[in-house]
Amino acid sequence: MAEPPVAVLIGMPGAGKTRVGGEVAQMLGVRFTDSDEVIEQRAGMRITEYFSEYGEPKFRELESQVIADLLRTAGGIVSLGGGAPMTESVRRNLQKYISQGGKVVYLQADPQEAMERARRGGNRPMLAGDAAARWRALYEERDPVFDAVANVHVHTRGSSPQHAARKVMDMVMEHDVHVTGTSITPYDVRIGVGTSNHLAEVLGDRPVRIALIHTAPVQRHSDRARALLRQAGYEVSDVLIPDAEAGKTIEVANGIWQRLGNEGFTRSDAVVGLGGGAATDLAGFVAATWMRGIRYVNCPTSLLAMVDASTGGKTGINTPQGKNLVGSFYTPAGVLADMRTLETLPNDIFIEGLGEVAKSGFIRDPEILSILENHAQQLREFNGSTFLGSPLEDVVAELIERTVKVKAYHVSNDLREAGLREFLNYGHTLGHAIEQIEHFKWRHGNAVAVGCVFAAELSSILGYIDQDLVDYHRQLLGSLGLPISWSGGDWDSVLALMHRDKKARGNTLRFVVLEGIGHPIHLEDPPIEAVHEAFERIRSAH
Ligand SMILES: NC(=O)c1ccc[n+]([C@@H]2O[C@H](COP(=O)([O-])OP(=O)(O)OC[C@H]3O[C@@H](n4cnc5c(N)ncnc54)[C@H](O)[C@@H]3O)[C@@H](O)[C@H]2O)c1
Ligand SMILES: O=C(O)C(=O)C[C@@H](O)[C@H](O)[C@H](O)COP(=O)(O)O
Repeated sequence: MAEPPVAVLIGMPGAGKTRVGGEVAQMLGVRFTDSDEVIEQRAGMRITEYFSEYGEPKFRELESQVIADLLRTAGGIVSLGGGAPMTESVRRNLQKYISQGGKVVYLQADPQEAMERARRGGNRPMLAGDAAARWRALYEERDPVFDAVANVHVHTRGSSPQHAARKVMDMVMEHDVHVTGTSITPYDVRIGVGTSNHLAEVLGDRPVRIALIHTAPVQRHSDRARALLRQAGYEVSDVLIPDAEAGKTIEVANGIWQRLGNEGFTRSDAVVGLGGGAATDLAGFVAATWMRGIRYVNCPTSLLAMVDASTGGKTGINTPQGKNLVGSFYTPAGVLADMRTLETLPNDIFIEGLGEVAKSGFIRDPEILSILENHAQQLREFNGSTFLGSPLEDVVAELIERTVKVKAYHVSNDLREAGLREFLNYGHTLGHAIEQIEHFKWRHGNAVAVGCVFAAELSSILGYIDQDLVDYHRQLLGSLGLPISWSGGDWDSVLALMHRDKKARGNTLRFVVLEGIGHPIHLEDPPIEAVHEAFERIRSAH
């Protein structure tokens, strides 16, 4: 079937486009096309012959036509001749291809290695004469153009073709979600294997010092991040915080403020938050408050943090009175959801994350619910050590991307939660109360799952949805291994905590309920008997 390529490789002569492109195609099980070969087929002669017979302008014309066709129909992986992107019409077509979701990969080889390979390769009319000098001159001219044309940059210095191909494949398979909107400096959530390699690129060259805030269970991933940051020339302060909710306190934040002060962190320095949602919430809060706000990048390592906590700029800490009661809306410069970190994620914490994934399906994207239904058993059996490269990897990547898109939609349109964004709080009014009463022994996503059943019951009691949809909540969440009932606490304590929820106004309770899948609504001041009845219904599995 004629379709655009999965990716197009560009680069200097000798960069390894054909070799690496072929490897990538093989790994992905797709076709590989070398534009130079197609040109030779169409011309019926070797490129060197065409050059000497018709000259460069005619060759570039033919090349441009061939590439225009390949960008519409080639599918798979396409590699372009070294000089192709220097032609304006080729650049225009590559831009169009990118705007339609295409990936143009600039294969950035070590100049010395590429020059040697190009010299040995032959059939390169542009290198006629003193090949090394010609190559260097071409490099000066082409490198800035290639750099600007490509939307994916892969450095291959010292890499074997297989290793370079793996790098290209990871970057090509990356899913990016762009977050933008009024009062948001746009940023990307980059989802895939190896996305933490973008750390330095996202942090930029202004910061001198980076506070790398992380917890102990993700030490292996923070070690890697620290190495990447040091390689990029930053001074890294390693900030280990207490794990999970114990890290989201004013005492922990204060300890970090003191360190930042002692270590001379200025406004141009930055924070990297690496870990589960608790670590990224705390890191964002520190970044938001230090000198009234410095740059920060989140590297979520739990499913829940990838799909929800790391994106959207809700930063904060807990107080003895309730969850997330202190914080700010403060947007990250980027989010790098590196799926490689899921290798170490325990099964129960993965499943907890599915609570927020399902929530996003209920409020906006029914396809999420279908994917969860169709893969419930594999998801429930998630095992980090066998996850990468398994069929589940693609399923999870799609769930992350879809859930982040749901989040991005609400955040982009209502950063400060004036109304629309509150829909992301479906299931949270009771969920946060459960977490608090259980002293955070109940994990957030689990509490949200029960909270969603409660909100569905409330919707049904008030006549917004049928009991069938409530049953569907129980059946789907239960099939994923999430809890659907809670028998701790008592009604009075729960009611008091729900009054402290951030959606409440004055003495009035407010909830998010459903009118149907994908149709959340605000519920203001519902009859207290209905709320109590919904509460009673989640006390035992119905
Ligand atoms: N800011 C937001 O918009 C937002 C959204 C949703 C949730 N949250 C917050 O996020 C927190 C919940 O996040 P969570 O579920 O990630 O919990 P968490 O941060 O407590 O992490 C759960 C546990 O998993 C560990 N962990 C994380 N990644 C790991 C990995 N790759 N390998 C091994 N261990 C790993 C953590 O260290 C921790 O022990 C709550 O505080 C919640 O309020 C915030
Ligand atoms: O981003 C939002 O907005 C959300 O409500 C997302 C929730 O899933 C998340 O748990 C958030 O931390 C809850 O925020 P809160 O304002 O209710 O504390």
